[in-house]
Amino acid sequence: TLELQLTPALVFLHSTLEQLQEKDTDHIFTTPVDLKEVPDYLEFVSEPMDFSTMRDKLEAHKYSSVADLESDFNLMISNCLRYNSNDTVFHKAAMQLREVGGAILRHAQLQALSIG
Ligand SMILES: CCOC(=O)c1ccc2c(c1)NC(=O)[C@@H](C)N2
Repeated sequence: TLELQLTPALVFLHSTLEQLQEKDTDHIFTTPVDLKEVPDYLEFVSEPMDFSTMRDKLEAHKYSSVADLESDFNLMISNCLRYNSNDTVFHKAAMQLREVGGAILRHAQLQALSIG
């Protein structure tokens, strides 16, 4: 099997990603937006992002810091705020997740500094 090389840094980033995904209680960010269901999505969003893609990137060692994780998280949120109008469940969920996720990321950043 492909053993995921779990260094302490990867374990820490994985735990941070899990904490973020836990807050997506409606599971609207679990997988990529289905382009068959949302055919005009790429007219508004140039780089789609979702939690399953972030998980794959983490396991491919594409993230080396909390900041790397944070930029894909922010991309995912801003895509949602751009595509969905303000009065939608998606837009409101993204605003909420941005706030809660931001606190999780700030705490993770502080922890990363202190453990070196
Ligand atoms: C089965 C239909 O699913 C959707 O239309 C849909 C499903 C999930 C979505 C989404 C649309 N739009 C979004 O912006 C992101 C956040 N999530």
